[in-house]
Amino acid sequence: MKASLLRSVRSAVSRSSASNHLLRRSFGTESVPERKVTVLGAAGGIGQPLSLLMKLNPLVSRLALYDIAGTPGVAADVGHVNTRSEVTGYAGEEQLAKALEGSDVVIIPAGVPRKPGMTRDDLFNINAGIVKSLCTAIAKYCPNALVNMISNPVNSTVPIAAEVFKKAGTYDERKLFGVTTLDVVRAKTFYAGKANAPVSEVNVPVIGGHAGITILPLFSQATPKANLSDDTILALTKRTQDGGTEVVEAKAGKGSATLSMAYAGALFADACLKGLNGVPDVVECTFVQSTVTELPFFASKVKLGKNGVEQVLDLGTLSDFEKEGLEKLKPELKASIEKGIQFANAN
Ligand SMILES: NC(=O)c1ccc[n+]([C@@H]2O[C@H](COP(=O)([O-])OP(=O)(O)OC[C@H]3O[C@@H](n4cnc5c(N)ncnc54)[C@H](O)[C@@H]3O)[C@@H](O)[C@H]2O)c1
Ligand SMILES: O=C(O)C[C@H](O)C(=O)O
Repeated sequence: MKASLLRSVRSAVSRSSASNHLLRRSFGTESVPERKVTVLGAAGGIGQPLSLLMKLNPLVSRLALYDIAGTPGVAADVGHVNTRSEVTGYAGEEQLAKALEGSDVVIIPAGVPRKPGMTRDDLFNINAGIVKSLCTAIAKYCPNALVNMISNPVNSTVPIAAEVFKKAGTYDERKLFGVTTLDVVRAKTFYAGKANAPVSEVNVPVIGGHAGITILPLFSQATPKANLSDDTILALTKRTQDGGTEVVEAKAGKGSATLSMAYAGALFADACLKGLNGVPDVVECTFVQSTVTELPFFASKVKLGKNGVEQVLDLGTLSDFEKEGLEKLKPELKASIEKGIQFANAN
């Protein structure tokens, strides 16, 4: 390993130990909350780096890694990292119950990724069934867990999950999230470049859904403020909407975003854990049951708390360009939501 890479890994681990220490100080030595996190699809392109990042998170005490195959190896590997959580690998459907029992947060990156030329909706036929069966098990074995849905098409898989939970009598709209954090991560990165701002200080809300034009970054609300031309805003918006396709094409048939998604998934799960632990003012953009528009699910800023969603925040003031984008995205998002609901009820 190159010396510089080694240094940054060591520094991440030592930061993790330091935050363990801070955590004990802030919660008291005896009372660091025990939190179990389960990753479903843990042996995949997202699942593996996401499992590693969750292993680095000091808020996790038990990390359960589940996939249809390959998880014993991933769990043995990740389990050697000297951080707080105990890691267990589970492979095959007969071990799914154990992976889920007692879980506080379940992260789902299980399913097939896109290849060049495909839309996220082209994944529906395979991924809808995978999500449905995993959510049926969640309803049975950890009905109170917060569910972080990564599997695409998120605009449909979240409504599928909601219907499965409703049928099982376990649905709590505060506990189901479509993970749209990667759109925010991208919008921040691209905006920082154009605004010449330090990326660590940049904030950009992204609303709507997670596919093409349903992804609507609100650069008019971005901070720090920058005086960008309409053409630049248009280009930034398009690049954010097409960010997934940019990666799919660059990977040329070898899948879609995995590393940036693992990062984004780890950020969102961390926010959920902080909310559960009572940390105040945790706000992230995420695709949830919503009344901020006439659509039943919508991504916007959401305040996270001890029971999941504490408050879905309103959209704030939109520019004319964003208002137009919002109206344009609604029919596509509505159709994707309805497709998910119909699938869950017909199968
Ligand atoms: N929400 C987002 O922003 C976002 C970003 C990137 C990718 N994705 C989506 O995430 C999903 C996974 O992408 P990937 O690159 O990790 O794919 P991948 O093929 O590398 O990994 C998927 C994993 O899921 C596992 N799997 C399949 N069926 C399963 C089941 N029934 N139970 C448990 N595990 C199962 C596979 O064995 C595999 O290990 C795709 O649908 C992709 O489109 C979403
Ligand atoms: O683009 C994809 O298919 C994967 C993911 O949704 C992404 O935004 O990178």
